[in-house]
Amino acid sequence: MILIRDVRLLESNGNWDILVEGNRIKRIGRNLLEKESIDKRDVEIIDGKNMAAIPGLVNTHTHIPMTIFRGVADDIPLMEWLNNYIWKMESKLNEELVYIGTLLGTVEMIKSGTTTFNDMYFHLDGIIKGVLESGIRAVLSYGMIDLFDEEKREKEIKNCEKIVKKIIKMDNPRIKPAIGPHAPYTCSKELLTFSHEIAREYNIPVHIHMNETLNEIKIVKEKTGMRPFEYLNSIEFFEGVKVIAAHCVHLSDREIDIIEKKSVVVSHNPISNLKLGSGIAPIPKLLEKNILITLGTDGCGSNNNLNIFEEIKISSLIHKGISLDPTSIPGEVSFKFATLNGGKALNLEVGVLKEGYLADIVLVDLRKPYLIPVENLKSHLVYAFNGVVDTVLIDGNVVLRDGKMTNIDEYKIYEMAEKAYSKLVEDVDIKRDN
Ligand SMILES: C[C@H]1O[C@@H](n2cnc3c(O)ncnc32)[C@H](O)[C@@H]1O
Ligand SMILES: [Zn+2]
Repeated sequence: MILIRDVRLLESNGNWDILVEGNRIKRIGRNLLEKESIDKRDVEIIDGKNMAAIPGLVNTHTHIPMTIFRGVADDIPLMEWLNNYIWKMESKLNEELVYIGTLLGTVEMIKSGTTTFNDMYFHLDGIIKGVLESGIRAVLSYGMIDLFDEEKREKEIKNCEKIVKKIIKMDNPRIKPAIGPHAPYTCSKELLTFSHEIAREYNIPVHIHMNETLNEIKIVKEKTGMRPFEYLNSIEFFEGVKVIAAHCVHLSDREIDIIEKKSVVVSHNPISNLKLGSGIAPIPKLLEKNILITLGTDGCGSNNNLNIFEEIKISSLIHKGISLDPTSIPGEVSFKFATLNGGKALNLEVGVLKEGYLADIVLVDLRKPYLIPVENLKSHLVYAFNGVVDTVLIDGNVVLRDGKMTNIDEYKIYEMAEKAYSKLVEDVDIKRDN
């Protein structure tokens, strides 16, 4: 058992105790040591004085191993970025490099308060190994791209089936499977149909890139005569499955109706969309229709970090800026995107501190200049905080304490990642500025 004592909570005044038993929050109350008649020898006590406890954040769209591509190809548009840099480098990846990139990404996420991420990538055995070692929670999908080629499709289908079965068999509470067709402009109709069928069969979510750029919408329209959401709707892609659609930057009113009617979850990735010059998703319009909005960083190749606190802040700010309306997306709303809504999107009991929910808890040290005066803490977490957290529990385990990883040697990971990067750029003929 773990007892966090005298901690501040966002929704209530004063100091509270949180009792964790196994991987769940057992009780939230006052003076729990006495009230629950706990023997001090049975409990690890964490002093929560001058700390705030918040739910672990949820990142609903990322490609975690791309941490080792950080800063490689800045300031170019999506298609050039993918075709001339990223896919070239990805062709040189293997399980070991992906494992190293994953470890680096998990350290970065945990240190900035993210406890769950929804990922789409390749060499999933490397990702699983990194997730198991770091202690983070993940929903993992194998990213399928067939570029309309039958031979490639067969391979992708086999890889996908293998990994779904492996994750289900592992039966680990921290790792769940999802299905990851990359996008309608890179996947054939057959591959999209397969994705829908397997997701339905196993009752797991689909994770897909949608409507990120104007260019890809043009490609889909030329191929199918329809806009991407209309096309997927016409092949019944949304029937009976939960679809998490990353980006959703350029949407027609008809597409917004489909998103609403089919209860598609939107993963808003404002920083990646701004950096690649893709555009700004119409989030206020989607909120009017009660569409579930969550937040993602995308990979470190296009962000260039995994700090969801930055997405919380930016998602509040940009929509005020473009609508000339400071009441658009209040801070409390964007904070919910990354907590409550993330948990709902992934069907996980995370994103709220509540008795019976999974014990994914983040402690923020309040003795920081940018959090004083502490009175308006909810506002600070959105508009003032840099994301550097003190302590993190995931699935009832302390994975970060006093800002330090408890179960892995982070400095060894930094060294391994430097070496992995050097090897990659040596192997790949890419343009480097320095
Ligand atoms: C899984 C594949 O997806 C690629 N990827 C990473 N970021 C993006 C993005 O913003 N749009 C489209 N595709 C993306 C990644 O490099 C893998 O190839
Ligand atoms: Zn992406």
